Amino acid sequence: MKVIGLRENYEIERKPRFDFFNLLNVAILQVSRQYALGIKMKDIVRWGIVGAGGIARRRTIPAINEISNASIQAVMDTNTNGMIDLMKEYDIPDVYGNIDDMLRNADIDAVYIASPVLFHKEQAIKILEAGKHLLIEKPLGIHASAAKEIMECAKTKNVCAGVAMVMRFHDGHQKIKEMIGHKDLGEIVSCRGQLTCWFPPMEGNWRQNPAISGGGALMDMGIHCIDLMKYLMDDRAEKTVGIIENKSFSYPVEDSASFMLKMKKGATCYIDAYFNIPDQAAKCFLEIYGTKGSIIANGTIGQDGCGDIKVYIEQEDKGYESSQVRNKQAEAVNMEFEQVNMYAKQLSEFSECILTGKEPRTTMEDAYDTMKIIDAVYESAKEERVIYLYN
Ligand SMILES: NC(=O)C1=CN([C@@H]2O[C@H](COP(=O)(O)OP(=O)(O)OC[C@H]3O[C@@H](n4cnc5c(N)ncnc54)[C@H](OP(=O)(O)O)[C@@H]3O)[C@@H](O)[C@H]2O)C=CC1
Ligand SMILES: O=C1CO[C@H](CO)[C@@H](O)[C@@H]1O
Repeated sequence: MKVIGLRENYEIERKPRFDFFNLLNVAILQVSRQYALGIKMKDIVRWGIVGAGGIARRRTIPAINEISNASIQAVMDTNTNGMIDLMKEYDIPDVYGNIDDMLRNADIDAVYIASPVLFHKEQAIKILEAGKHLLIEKPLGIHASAAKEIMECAKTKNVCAGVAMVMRFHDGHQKIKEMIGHKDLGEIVSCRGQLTCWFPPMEGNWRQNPAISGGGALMDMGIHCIDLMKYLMDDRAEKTVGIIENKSFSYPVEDSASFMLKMKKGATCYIDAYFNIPDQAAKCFLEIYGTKGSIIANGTIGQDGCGDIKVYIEQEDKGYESSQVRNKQAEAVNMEFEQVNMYAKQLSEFSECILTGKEPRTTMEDAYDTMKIIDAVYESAKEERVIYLYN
């Protein structure tokens, strides 16, 4: 185990970087793990993790551990709590308290950033400059301008660079996207999406500090809905109008964000992102309405790959019905989908992109475009007007 540059000392034997037996141990461990999986060394992407906190520990590190084309070479975090247990639990060879040290490790092929948003730009650029592949958590940058700098830097490097927009990996969302693409719902006219949680004031929490998070419910949660709608409809927003407020909590980021997006292909999207709805009361609905039918998904926008999806397709064109009787609605068909580990699918696919040269599912350009929408929603709310995105 290599433990380099941590703030505190742990009861762990510190070994020099080039300790032969240590290296041999690590190599034997790696090779035996890869053989156990029936995979050749070159088919494995060796990941470094920056920011081994909430999402990395809960989802991404366990996800990498369960996929066959990736392994974890190192973690880097400025917070050392529980780091040694993490290394032991997941058999992680190296741990760092400083990104520069980590990037000197030639055994790392790719880095996943899951640090607070303010640090994304500087860390991403360092990783790209070091010639490592990069997968970065949402939001790409604290503002669109920071996201643009990361995107521009990535363009100049011969590496695979993409953004972790995990809702794209929900199997049900994938099936909805296919139905929309096949025009099963006709032309999409309206789409609603909601992602909420209960997030009361917490002393020192970075999400509640705009200088570190860049914003509240919109930056943190609304971003998933924006990205998902763009992805499902293969579309982009041309204008937006929004309301950003603190309805319940007085911290300096918004607890409530409601906004509309007018999409280029014609659909209007309505999005709610709230920090003040109790988790048990949250439904996180996704509703898509087209000229031939609709899809109502309950609880699919979340971290678990679950929920239920109902599809309503109008079987025949009945013409205009002045009575507007709605008791003979199209029958609901439950959409069958697999409850997959979206984080594992995301990491596995991204590792595959690195190994094969395929384009990642969410490109830097796409994530930058989403950041421009977010900036525009904030601007719209502040100036109380519609903001046009491309003129
Ligand atoms: N796709 C998804 O489902 C989710 C994505 N995310 C995204 O992941 C990122 C991290 O969020 P989350 O895991 O919840 O945050 P956490 O605060 O839980 O974890 C972040 C970790 O990074 C550490 N850290 C702080 N500063 C730095 C630094 N400069 N360099 C390296 N590590 C640092 C923190 O230490 P300390 O505790 O001392 O601050 C903490 O251990 C965000 O971009 C967030 O939007 C988050 C949740 C879900
Ligand atoms: O991306 C995210 C998904 O959901 C979480 C809450 O449930 C957020 O806080 C997070 O940043």
